[in-house]
Amino acid sequence: MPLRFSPSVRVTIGLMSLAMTLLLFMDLVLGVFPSQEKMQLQARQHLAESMSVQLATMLSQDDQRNIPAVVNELVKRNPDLRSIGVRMSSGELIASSANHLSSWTTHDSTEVGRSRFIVPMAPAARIGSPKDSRWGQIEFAFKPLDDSTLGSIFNTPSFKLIGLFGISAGVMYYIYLRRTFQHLDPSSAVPERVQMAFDALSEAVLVVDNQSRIVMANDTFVRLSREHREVLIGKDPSSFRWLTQSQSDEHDTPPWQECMNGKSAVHGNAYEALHDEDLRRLIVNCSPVLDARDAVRGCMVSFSDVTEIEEANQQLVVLMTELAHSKEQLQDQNVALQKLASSDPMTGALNRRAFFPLLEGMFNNARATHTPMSFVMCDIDKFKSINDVFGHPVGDKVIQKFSSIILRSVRDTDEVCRYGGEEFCIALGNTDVDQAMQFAERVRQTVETEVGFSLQLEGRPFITASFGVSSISHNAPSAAALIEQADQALYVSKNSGRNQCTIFAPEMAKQEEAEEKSADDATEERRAALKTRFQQEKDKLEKSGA
Ligand SMILES: Nc1nc2c(ncn2[C@@H]2O[C@H](COP(=O)(O)OP(=O)(O)OP(=O)(O)O)[C@@H](O)[C@H]2O)c(=O)[nH]1
Repeated sequence: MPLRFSPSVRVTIGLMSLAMTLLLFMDLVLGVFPSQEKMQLQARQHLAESMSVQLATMLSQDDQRNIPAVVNELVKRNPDLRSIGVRMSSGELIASSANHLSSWTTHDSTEVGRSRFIVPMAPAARIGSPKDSRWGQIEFAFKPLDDSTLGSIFNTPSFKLIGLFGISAGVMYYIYLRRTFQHLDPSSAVPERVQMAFDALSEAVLVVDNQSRIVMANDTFVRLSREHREVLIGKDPSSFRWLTQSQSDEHDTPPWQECMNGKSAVHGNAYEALHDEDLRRLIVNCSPVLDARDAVRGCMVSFSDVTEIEEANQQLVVLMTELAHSKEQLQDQNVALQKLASSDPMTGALNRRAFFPLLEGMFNNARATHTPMSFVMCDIDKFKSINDVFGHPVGDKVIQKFSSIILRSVRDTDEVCRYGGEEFCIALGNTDVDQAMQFAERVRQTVETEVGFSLQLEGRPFITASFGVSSISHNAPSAAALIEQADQALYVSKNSGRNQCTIFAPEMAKQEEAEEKSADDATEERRAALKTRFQQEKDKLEKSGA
């Protein structure tokens, strides 16, 4: 995990570096700090001169015997000093420390005044003598000065001084900045209680300033971002690579900017937060933060995680689709069931129970709307003999063929019913009596030409049907009366030789009544005759008995 510093530490390091750079620059240009080398050279110079005075004094006092001992003692006591040699002007080395010859042999003129010092000698007694004004010289060999290792640099007083200054300044900067940043740090501008309240929210919440920089991020947003809170503060939410607008809902302007531009809330923008494989779907809502003068100070942005809800919605859509599909299947099955319950399984025509309510509805509607309506009753001629000659299975086929001819001849608005064994009836909506007659005649002809032929039997049987037609124009008071009228017309067709169509006429009703009456009268006559005969027989028996 990368090391993160607080803003106070970061600014402190910056200021410290700046101050130390400034000091180094001043030292370089103005020489503020004393040079250690210079001081060291001055010290060597003084040492060489004071020793020279001491040795010259000894020479002038002809105390030459003690000089080697003094020289060795001086070298021993000064660790910086390597050797001392006392050389006469003739070049003769009259006294020296133990190692002087080896350390003085190479003559490097650049080292004179640095690691080599030569102090001329002139005994006090002879000072001022022009001929022999110089006895010789005292040679001092010091350790080399050019010790420029890193350790020696760190060891210089100027470096130590700058370092000390830098550290103490840094400590002071840090203490000062921490106090100052408590007021200037945008994140600490949000009162602690407010921050705590935001942290308690399950929604991710940001507060941005009017430059779209984050000044507050609650705990949920910090978790969502997978960043440190300090890293988030001061950034524009649009700069986060992990936070993007949903492709389905892309806008040029981020919603918080749009909210601040319009000074009004912006709701429902779709965003996505993607970390590795983890994709969260978010809905962004923004509310502007206005000051007392109605100027925009910032914006409060909330991110609602709707990932689970969307997944549940998708599952719901799938379930709803399946449910709708099941409903459709159920409806189809219901229709099929209803059809089974309302139709005759052998022919597909309606059964009586389903047909009568429909007929009543059509009848009432026609009467109410003053539109025509007709009814046809039809029956296969001599059907009993078909059964007798060809057998019942062939009879069934004849019924099926007869019904299929009727069903394919009607319109969707018409209703066909298997009224009895080989008897069918048809309710024709919006059809007057002439049109109904044309319809019946058309079906009759088709039956005549197709049914017998369809049986594919030898000696092609001639199969026909008879038709009776009624219409509400004949003032039937009810649907049942309409059926009765068609039945009377059918009766006429049957009695008139079959294979024909007959329209109901009011006389048919009278004729039937008359027939019924004559039938009743005949019965009454027979009953009276029988009664008379019975009485006669009875009288006969009484007489013979008497
Ligand atoms: N094969 C078969 N026969 C049936 C069916 N339903 C009724 N029948 C027979 O149809 C015959 C009807 O005959 P009837 O109504 O007496 O009269 P018909 O022979 O058609 O003569 P008309 O109607 O006077 O021309 C009866 O013999 C019934 O047994 C059925 O579903 N299949």
